[in-house]
Amino acid sequence: MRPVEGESIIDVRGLRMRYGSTDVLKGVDFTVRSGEVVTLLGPNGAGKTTTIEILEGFRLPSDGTVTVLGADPAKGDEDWRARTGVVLQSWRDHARWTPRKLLAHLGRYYVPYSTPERSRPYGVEELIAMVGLAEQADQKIRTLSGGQRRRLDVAIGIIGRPELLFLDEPTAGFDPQARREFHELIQRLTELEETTVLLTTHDLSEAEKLADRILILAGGRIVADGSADELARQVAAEGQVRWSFDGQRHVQSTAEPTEFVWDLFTRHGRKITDLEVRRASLEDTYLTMVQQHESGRADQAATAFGPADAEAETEDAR
Ligand SMILES: Nc1ncnc2c1ncn2[C@@H]1O[C@H](COP(=O)(O)OP(=O)(O)OP(=O)(O)O)[C@@H](O)[C@H]1O
Repeated sequence: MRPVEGESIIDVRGLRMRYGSTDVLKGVDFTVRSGEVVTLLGPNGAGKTTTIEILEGFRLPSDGTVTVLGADPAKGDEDWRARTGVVLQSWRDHARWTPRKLLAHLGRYYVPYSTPERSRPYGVEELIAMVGLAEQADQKIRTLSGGQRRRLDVAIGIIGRPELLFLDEPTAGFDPQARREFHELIQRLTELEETTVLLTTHDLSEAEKLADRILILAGGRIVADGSADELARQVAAEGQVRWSFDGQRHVQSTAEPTEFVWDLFTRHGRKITDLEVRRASLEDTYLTMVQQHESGRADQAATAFGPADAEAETEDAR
């Protein structure tokens, strides 16, 4: 059965992962719904790749329940695999092949999984144009630049027209132009193809631009879950108002910036100049959270920024 809009596509409950004696994931819970673009953010070593590899079925968790497209990824069959697309950190094989030949070759595996609603695979020419590799289509893969190589990785990930696409740091090494083109590609995939996307990134502006929802992974748990705006509002219930009056600069933090500004103008009218109202950016939110985590106050971060049940998870994980 194909997913309908808003249906849960990924469901993760109490996910734990231990490497040797180190607990990397200590009880991760989240859901991704059909059609959403969700970003997993977190400092180096937080366990983003581990999480994504468990969801892809490449790694077995130590504990917890994971459901992806209605199945346990560890037991996903060929049909399940054909419905998911994976963009790994880099495709290292087939250096002597060309993008056109490799995509045609890989595409053939998806022919048996074509359905009336979702014809598989993508046409090679359409895909090459979509990822911007037309000029390099017949070049040996080993001669591609880092950015071109990454575009090929993305093309390989979506050749089977997946319903769910996993991308692990997809734009690492992209120049600004390639990054913008990649963002447009993801937007096209989600709008036209209704592809659900889970990606990891270190780039906050990328998360803000692409993601419907951001999950912040730190201290082995999801410590924040919401849109970029929601997260910023959670960290800064207060806004900052800055203005000049009689040649002097003033700053005031307030929970009601609109009311404060209204009052300011009522009292001083046009003598108020250079007015600015500032809310915390996603970067402020993220850095505050990571600082709390790194100074050993991860539980506090989970309580302050997390989903409603974060406190319960925290108790459970102790
Ligand atoms: N196979 C493994 N055996 C032992 N430890 C591992 C293994 N894979 C990952 N780790 C450790 O688990 C932790 C999480 O790694 P992971 O790659 O999932 O983090 P990440 O959030 O993706 O990091 P980065 O942002 O640096 O890519 C790290 O401390 C890493 O060293």
